[in-house]
Amino acid sequence: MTTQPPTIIYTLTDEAPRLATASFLPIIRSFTAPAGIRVIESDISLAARVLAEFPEFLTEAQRRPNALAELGQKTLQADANIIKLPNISASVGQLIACIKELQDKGHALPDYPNDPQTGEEKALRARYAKCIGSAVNPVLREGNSDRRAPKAVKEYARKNPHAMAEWSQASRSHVSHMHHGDFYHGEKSLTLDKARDVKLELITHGGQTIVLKPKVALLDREIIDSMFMSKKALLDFYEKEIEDARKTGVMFSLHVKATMMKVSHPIVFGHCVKIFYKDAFAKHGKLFEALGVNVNNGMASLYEKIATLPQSKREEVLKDLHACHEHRPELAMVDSAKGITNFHSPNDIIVDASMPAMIRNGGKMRGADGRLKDVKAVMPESTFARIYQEIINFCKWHGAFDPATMGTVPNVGLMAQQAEEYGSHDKTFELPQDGVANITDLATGEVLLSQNVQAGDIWRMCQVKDAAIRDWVKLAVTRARNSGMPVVFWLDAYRPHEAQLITKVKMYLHEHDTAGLDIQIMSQVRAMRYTLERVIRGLDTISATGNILRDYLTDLFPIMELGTSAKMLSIVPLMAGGGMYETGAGGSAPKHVQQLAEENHLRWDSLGEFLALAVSLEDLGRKTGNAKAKVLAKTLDAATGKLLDNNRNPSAKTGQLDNRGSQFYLALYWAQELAAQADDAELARWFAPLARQLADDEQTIVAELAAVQGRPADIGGYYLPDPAKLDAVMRPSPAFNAALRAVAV
Ligand SMILES: NC(=O)C1=CN([C@@H]2O[C@H](COP(=O)(O)OP(=O)(O)OC[C@H]3O[C@@H](n4cnc5c(N)ncnc54)[C@H](OP(=O)(O)O)[C@@H]3O)[C@@H](O)[C@H]2O)C=CC1
Ligand SMILES: O=C(O)CCC(=O)C(=O)O
Ligand SMILES: [Mg+2]
Repeated sequence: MTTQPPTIIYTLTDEAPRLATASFLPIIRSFTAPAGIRVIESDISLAARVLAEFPEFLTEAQRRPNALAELGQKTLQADANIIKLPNISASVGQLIACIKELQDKGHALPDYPNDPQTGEEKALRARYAKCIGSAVNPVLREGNSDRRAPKAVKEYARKNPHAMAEWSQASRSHVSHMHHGDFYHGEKSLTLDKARDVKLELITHGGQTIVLKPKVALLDREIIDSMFMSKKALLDFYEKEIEDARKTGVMFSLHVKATMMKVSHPIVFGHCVKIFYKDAFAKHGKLFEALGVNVNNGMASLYEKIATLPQSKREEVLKDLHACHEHRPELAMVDSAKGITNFHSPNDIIVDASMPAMIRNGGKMRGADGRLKDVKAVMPESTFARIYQEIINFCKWHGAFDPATMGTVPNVGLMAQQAEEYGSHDKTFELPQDGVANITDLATGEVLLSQNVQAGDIWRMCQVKDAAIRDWVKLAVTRARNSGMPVVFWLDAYRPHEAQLITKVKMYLHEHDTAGLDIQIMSQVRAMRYTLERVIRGLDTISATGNILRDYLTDLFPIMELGTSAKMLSIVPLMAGGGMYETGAGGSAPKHVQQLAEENHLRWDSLGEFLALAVSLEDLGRKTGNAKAKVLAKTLDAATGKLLDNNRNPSAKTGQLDNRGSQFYLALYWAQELAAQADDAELARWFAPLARQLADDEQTIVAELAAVQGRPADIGGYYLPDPAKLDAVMRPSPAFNAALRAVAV
């Protein structure tokens, strides 16, 4: 039997993290090879996922394995050690752009069928749908989530507090959410008494049975929910809130998470656009339909489709769209310089990142004139919107948070085994008719959960497996014990799903020694208030939350505390025993790619990658008995600390140190730490020449890295960059490359 060397799998993703990887991976390999550690790649980028889906359209050489499925399998093995960088959760617009780029590069992929008619087109669209939205994370996250600001990072932020805009008590910014007819309002939930196979069906008032999903296999003790968003209530809500913003003179802004709730939120988004431009849709609705306009994909889709119209018709439509603005409120902008509004694309305003940005800005967003203004932040679903109103209330009363003194709020999030919304994509439906939506036991015909619904309502089923909840509770207790911090479970007893969760949390807490630990359960609004009262006193509090709040809070608090979620440590202890180490808690920062393309400056901060690599090495060392890995982990942590102390983070400004320069300093400090340590003499001897060389060449390397900036850079593509061009752009220092080559094993 041959034993594999200890292996770390490093994902290749998209946009800024993909660029950073082109430079960082060769550095990593130079450091891990002497310890006998293999670092292999797994390409789960959007382009690779699209190519893997359509082998029959490609030449042999163009075909890709289904790396995501393989990696998903790996997460179920005890020796998994995966470093996962953020990837694009694609909107339809991004997917179409990716297909176009691949086609232009000679891949004979079929076009995306926007308006599928034939069976063949419908099948193609269903295959493409697999690549849309949050298609990667639910597959890989076979464990719950442990996200926190490492001590060194928190201390750095305290010493170097980022700017926070002031909050005024007179701020008129607020959150608006539905008070009835939303998912919260009509939710029903139960815990299964045994394993069951169920189907999802709509019994129409005309007596017809429409089977929406023929079979879902459920495990014993699983929690299942049935909930719906009433279309009528949603439209009334939008009408009222748009009018309220106009009358009271605040900007209107819509915040959804169309990536993670990839079926429901584009619909929720599209309704808002149609209500806002109601008059234009009333007049041109038929034309839009004929053109195949789908505003669930944003106004971008509408503008693109009407571009094909004769000029006079196009101008008439545009005039009518503009006319709507006269009796509508001002819209918040995503990019005021380019005239891109909040309605441009559902993925442009992603709640987890967009709401913290607004709160950091003193509750303001930019208007069409580029100025910061108060805003009505509309999040239709009340379930989680209320936490934002609570933090806004708090800021109005107490003023902005002070990063120099505030406490920290780590998160333990429930997400394993496609928990809650993660597993809902194939169980979410826009209902075609009025009727009764049932979750029915296939064997007995028993109706487990039932809802009265109307045509256009969005109905969905969510589920959480018992083992995932048990693991989540264990993780929360472990984190409480290791950190000494109190834990608050953010659970609302009035929400049926969470009432079921509370029962299980209480039950599973008994499995642990909780003596001396402070563990409480509070509704979200109370939990937010309690946590904030502590935060401003410099006290730390772990939030243990469901999947959505895991996402929301792990951008919200890091952005307040550290200025960005890029500096988070984000660990997924896989339930099968392995580990996945995510980098940061944010996304793939598309703006950063644009800056690189125009000015050859990459402001992406790889701190998240540095932190993830250290825990990955530490874990590998512990599990494989590789003592060198542990030394690498310890010295990498020390190097990261030094990087922070010496302020070698990338700057946002072209001409200053960027991602590549920051990675150089990491390599320098890491080599120096390795050369100086006494735990492993072999490693010390190995890295001493590199430490010397990099220190000697520091000025040359920094100058070589700076010299390329200020001019456009060509990486040969956006979704599928050319590897040679990418390498040339991201590794432009001959001196640095030569030093790394000299230590190649
Ligand atoms: N884990 C994952 O796979 C995740 C993927 N995503 C996906 O990423 C894409 C973009 O999402 P979006 O909501 O715009 O969020 P991003 O986090 O990509 O962007 C928000 C802003 O955060 C800052 N930022 C985030 N990470 C870094 C970093 N490492 N270094 C420096 N700055 C950083 C940037 O601010 P500035 O521009 O001011 O420098 C950026 O513009 C989407 O496709 C989304 O679905 C989103 C979240 C997680
Ligand atoms: O899966 C996604 O689309 C994004 C996930 C995300 O934002 C997060 O995990 O913080
Ligand atoms: Mg997030």
